This record gives sequence, C-alpha cells and structure tokens, in this order.
Amino acid sequence: MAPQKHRKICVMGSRAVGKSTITVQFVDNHAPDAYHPTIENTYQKLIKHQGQDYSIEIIDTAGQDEYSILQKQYSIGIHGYILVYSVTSASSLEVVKVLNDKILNSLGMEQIPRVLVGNKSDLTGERNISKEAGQSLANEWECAFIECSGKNNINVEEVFKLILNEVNKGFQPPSNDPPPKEGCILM
Ligand SMILES: Nc1nc2c(ncn2[C@@H]2O[C@H](COP(=O)(O)OP(=O)(O)OP(=O)(O)O)[C@@H](O)[C@H]2O)c(=O)[nH]1
Repeated sequence: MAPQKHRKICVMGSRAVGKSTITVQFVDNHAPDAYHPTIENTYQKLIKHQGQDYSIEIIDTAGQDEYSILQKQYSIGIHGYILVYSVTSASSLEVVKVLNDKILNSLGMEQIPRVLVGNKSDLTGERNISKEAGQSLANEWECAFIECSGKNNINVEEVFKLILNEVNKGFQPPSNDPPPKEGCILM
C-alpha cells in the first residue's frame, strides 16, 4: 500500500466567515457552540481519499483584513490554501481577493493549490454573493470552488477533498534557471 502522505493546509479569510466552524466540523464532526475569535489553532486529521491515506495538518488562522500582513509561517511549507468568504458578506470576498494576491506575491508564483470556499450557504435569505460570482472568481484564479455550510455540515468534507486534489495536481514553482544559451556558430 502507498505510504501515508502529509499535507499542510492553511485556512484563511476575513473575521467570522466560518474558518473555525468548517475546520472543527471536518476534524471533530461538530460545529463550535459559541463564536470565539481565533488567534491560531492547528488540527490533525487522518483521512483516506481515492485509496490514499493522508495525514492532514490544518492551520486555522486568525481573521484577516485587507491590511493584515501575511505571516511567514503561512507562506512556508504550506501545501495548499482554503480561502473562505461568507456568501452573506461582499467585504469578505474582497478580503479573500487581497489575501490571494498576497499569497501569490509572497511565493512569487502565479499558481498554487487553492480552494475558494463560499461558506454560510444555509443563510439563503441573507445571501449577497451569488454562486456564479464565486465560481467565476475561481475560474479566473484557475482553482477549485465550492459553497458549504460549516454550521450544517454541508459540503465540508468536500472542501478538504478538493484541496487534496488541487495539491495532487503538483504545481511547480517557476524555474530560476537562466534560459538556455544560444549555440555558437563559427562562420
Ligand atoms: N449560519 C451559519 N453560521 C455560521 C456558519 N459557519 C460559521 N457560522 C457562524 O459564524 C460565526 C463565526 O464562525 P467562526 O467559525 O468562529 O468564524 P472564523 O472565521 O473562524 O472567525 P475568526 O476566528 O474571528 O476569524 C459563528 O457564530 C458561527 O456559528 C455557517 O455555515 N452557517
């Protein structure tokens, strides 16, 4: 059998979009009882996905805003990012766009494994971001997209399966090698 693979995943987004709820629902199969702003929590979960055993380390980060500085530990050694907004909050989608730019810039890459997640899909009456708007941003970023409800445990496991799939696509960092030299022609 193939050896277990380790994946380090960072969950990021604006405050109170449901990062902890999604993470705790996935790891412990329940939603947290009360809202406690996160400073940083790390979780571990073993899952089998497409016949492969994975040990997933999940970093649930503190809520960010447009001005937050991307901490070094969130750009080093991370296999993939779960970028969460709330479908009820247009500003949370704006924060996710800024975060996405900061992550790509800090890594110097145009493509990294990401899943764009529209959480709180259960709040139908309070929706401000359409599913199409989320999907179209993910298409632009060429990454996976899903809507979920951390609270009602809808599509939560899917979020993590999608990021495993994205990581498995194996994006390569741009090469720093100089371009091949032109051959020298003797006349
Ligand atoms: N209706 C609904 N409420 C949710 C959902 N997910 C989270 N919430 C609620 O939103 C609030 C914030 O949830 P958290 O999971 O703590 O959000 P967070 O993004 O981790 O928050 P910070 O740690 O401040 O960044 C809580 O009151 C949750 O119960 C959801 O899918 N649906």
